[in-house]
Amino acid sequence: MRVDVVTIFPEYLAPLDLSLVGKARAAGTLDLAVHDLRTWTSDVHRTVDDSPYGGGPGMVMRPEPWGQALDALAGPHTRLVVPSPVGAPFTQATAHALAAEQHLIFACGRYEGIDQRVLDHAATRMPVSEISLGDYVLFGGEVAVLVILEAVTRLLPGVLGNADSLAEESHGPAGLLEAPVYTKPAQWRDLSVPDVLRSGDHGRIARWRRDEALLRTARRRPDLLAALPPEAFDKRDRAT
Ligand SMILES: COC(=O)c1cc2cc(CO)sc2[nH]1
Repeated sequence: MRVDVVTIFPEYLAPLDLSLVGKARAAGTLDLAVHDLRTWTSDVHRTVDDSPYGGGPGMVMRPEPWGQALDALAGPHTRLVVPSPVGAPFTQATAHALAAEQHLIFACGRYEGIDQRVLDHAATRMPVSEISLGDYVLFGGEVAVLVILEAVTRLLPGVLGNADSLAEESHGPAGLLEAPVYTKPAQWRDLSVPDVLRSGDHGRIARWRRDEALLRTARRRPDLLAALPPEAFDKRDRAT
């Protein structure tokens, strides 16, 4: 997958060189480039913002640099992703959909946002997704891009050492929160590990984990339960 990120703060995206995303880039699974929007300015001050039509506080990002950036970077299989407080909620399903794309361009807004005509014009030549991480405000889109890119990259083939972890994780295929996890020592302070997990009985362990996942989801995220198919509550053993 090819990813281009356009921002006026390229250094904000430096964490993408670390850890899994860094490994994915090194493995060639993810071909990532970060661009400074000012590359596409032509005035001596490299201006990217101006005062808002209609008045109001702050500044708006000018359309010309964005238009030239997208002219330079977009191709026949590009989806434009714009993190935004007015976007559609980002979910694991969104992450899977983005992971299936050939080419993503992330546009990082700053100030009061990007001139709307940038998105409207882009939509005439490529799919555009405005994505919100939640109902809160950030200074810009860069942090949201780090979150979205991590969620997408870990779904790319070969990135996760053990693909099984995708099956049982929260918001995974089962649609549940994952069960609690434990490791050595068996006794820690006055707390012990549930006996079933040390029983070696894999059928019992799988049932315990599914039951714990259901209980946890019911207690913390009953909204997720409503979306589950009836078989999710089936007490019979699964072919695990
Ligand atoms: C000028 O501000 C932005 O471009 C901006 C992008 C995003 C994404 C958020 C989380 O959904 S809050 C926010 N603000």
